[in-house]
This record gives sequence, C-alpha cells and structure tokens, in this order.
Amino acid sequence: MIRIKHLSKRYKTKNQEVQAVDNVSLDIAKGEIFGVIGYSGAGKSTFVRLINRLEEPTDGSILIHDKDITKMPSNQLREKRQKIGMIFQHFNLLWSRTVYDNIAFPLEIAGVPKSKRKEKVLELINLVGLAGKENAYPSQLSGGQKQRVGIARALANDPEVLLCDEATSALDPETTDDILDLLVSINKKLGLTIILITHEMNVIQKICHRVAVMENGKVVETGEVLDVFVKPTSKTTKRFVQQLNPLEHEKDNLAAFINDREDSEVVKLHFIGDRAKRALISEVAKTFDVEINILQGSVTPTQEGAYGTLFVELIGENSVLQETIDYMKNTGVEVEVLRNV
Ligand SMILES: Nc1ncnc2c1ncn2[C@@H]1O[C@H](COP(=O)(O)OP(=O)(O)OP(=O)(O)O)[C@@H](O)[C@H]1O
Repeated sequence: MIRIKHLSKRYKTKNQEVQAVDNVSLDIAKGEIFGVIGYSGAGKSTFVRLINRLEEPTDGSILIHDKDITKMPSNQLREKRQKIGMIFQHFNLLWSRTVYDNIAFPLEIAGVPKSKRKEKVLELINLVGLAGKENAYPSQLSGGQKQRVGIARALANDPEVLLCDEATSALDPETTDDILDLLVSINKKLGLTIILITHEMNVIQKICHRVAVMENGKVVETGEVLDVFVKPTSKTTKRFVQQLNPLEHEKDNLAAFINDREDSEVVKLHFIGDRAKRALISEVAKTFDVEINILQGSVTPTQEGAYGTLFVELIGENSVLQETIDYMKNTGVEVEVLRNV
C-alpha cells in the first residue's frame, strides 16, 4: 500500500512561486494499476517524481509499505529507490551499452554478483520479449523495443512499485498498445503496483483500475476507472471522457430525430459492466409493441469491464413508450430521454 498524505511541492523561481502539487492525498493499493491524468502543467510529472524523491516535497508524507520515504536519510533512500522502478517517455537508456548491459546496470549498482546477474538479465529479456536482441545497442532498436529495455531495467531489482512517466507518449498507437499489454501482463504476473501518469485517456481506459484527475496541482476527482468514465463530475474529467467517447458529442447531432411527435422518443442508454453484454434491444423488441431505430452506438472496454452508449429512437403508442422506458430503467441501464431545448 502506498499512502500519500497532504503532499505539496512549491517551486521558487527568481520572480515567482509555482504550486506544482497542492495538498494531494491518495491511497494506492498493492497490485493496483493507478493512473494520474491531467493536461500539460497540471503537476503530474512533479507528482510522480516526488514518489521516489527525485523531487523533494515541500510538505506531506509518502508511505510505501508503512515506511515514510520523505523522512529517510540518503543511505536508506538509496536502498529504497532500488525497490521503486521508473520508466520514462524518452527511455533514458545508456546509449553506449548493449541491451544486456543496460538491463544489468541496476544490478551492478546494487552489488549483485556477476553470475546471478546473468540469470536475472536473461529472465527479464524473455519477460519483455527481447530475446535475440541482447547484443543490440539502443540506436538499433525501435521505440517500442527501447521502452521494453526501459521496463526490463526498471524491474531488475524486483521493485515494489513501478512509476511510469508518460511511458507511451513517444510511441505510435500500435506500439502503445503493445507496451500497455506488456504492463498489464507484468502487473498480473508479478503482482506489481504500477503508478502511471499520462495526458491520454485511452491509456487510462486500457490498463488502469483507478484514476486520479489532476488540475493546477490538485486532485479534482478520483475513483474506479469505470465509475469516473460513466459519471465524471469535474469539468476537466468530462473533457477527458469526451475525448475518448465521441458519442458524448452526438446529442447535438441527433437533434433532427428528436421531435414533438407523440409516438416517438429518442433515448440515450448507458450500459455499465456486465450490463453492456445484455441483449436489451432485442429483449425490448420482443416484449413491447415498439419499433426501434438504432441511431448510434459504441462499447468501450476497460480493465474493470466495459461500458457502452447507445442512442435509439423508440416508436409506438405513448403509453407503451413509457412502459418500455420504465422496463429499461429497471434493468439497471441508465436511460436518458432526449429533448430538444
Ligand atoms: N523545476 C521546476 N522549477 C520551477 N517550476 C517548475 C519546475 N518543474 C515544474 N515546474 C512547474 O510546475 C508546474 C507543474 O509542472 P509538471 O511538469 O509537474 O506538470 P505536468 O502535468 O507533468 O505537465 P507536462 O505534461 O507538460 O510535463 C508547471 O507550472 C511547471 O512550470
């Protein structure tokens, strides 16, 4: 468990002070993939760098397995840092060393004997899918392969937590997916806690269990990914969710279907988790005397289940329409009847 309490970081420059992280408190469970999202300047990088004390906090505490790292003297901190792996947007590899030697480097620093190092490095090379590339230099690798080296190196000393600082931001979408898949498989295989920061909601959607949204150094919203996606409360979160689900904009485009006819209603259905798999539309069509016109739909998978949005027009007698809508509501699906204003 990582417990962050009232964490703050103020930078003082010549002419001004910047409150980069402002009184952040969070609990991150062991084995969890926890995402922090925010726009540029929100304080994400500072936040993640505070966790391994690459930056010194101005206030607050960070407990990793009950040990407050903000109070550790430098010799203890050096040891603790070996248990906090980190990967970076631009990989930060040693360019004059081979893949093998890059991964062996943290083991050398930790004083692991050469014979044991070899076993560990080869195990890690296999884990990240780089077998055959042991003797290549970073300049001979693709971006995705470079990040795999970064991940293997970060795992060398069996860390308790892996910090990811925009780890996929320099990669194309396909390679991003491969690296995210690798992080999920490492999380499952090793039970490793992962904290990642990103400005891309699809990264949160694909791999995180929980998310915190940062703005001006503060956490403005936090929760299970599925809950935050389905019911975003802050304005910033709503913008991120819209970025991911283009149908959130659709309401305006459907205005032409929404009319004052007695025998028609346009409804937005929101399916969450297992409900997204239910064949509700065919169920309704069999049960009620209504015609159903499907206008738009999408399903978004997350680590904790899927959520879906569907816009349909229901056509039928007014009283039957009301019954149909009540029926759908009773299944636990969120139903919003759209009106033109
Ligand atoms: N070393 C520093 N000295 C002074 N101000 C800094 C320093 N590092 C960051 N800041 C300021 O702190 C604020 C938060 O920056 P930070 O890099 O943590 O944000 P971010 O969310 O990671 O943004 P980005 O994605 O653009 O890196 C910004 O206003 C930034 O200018």
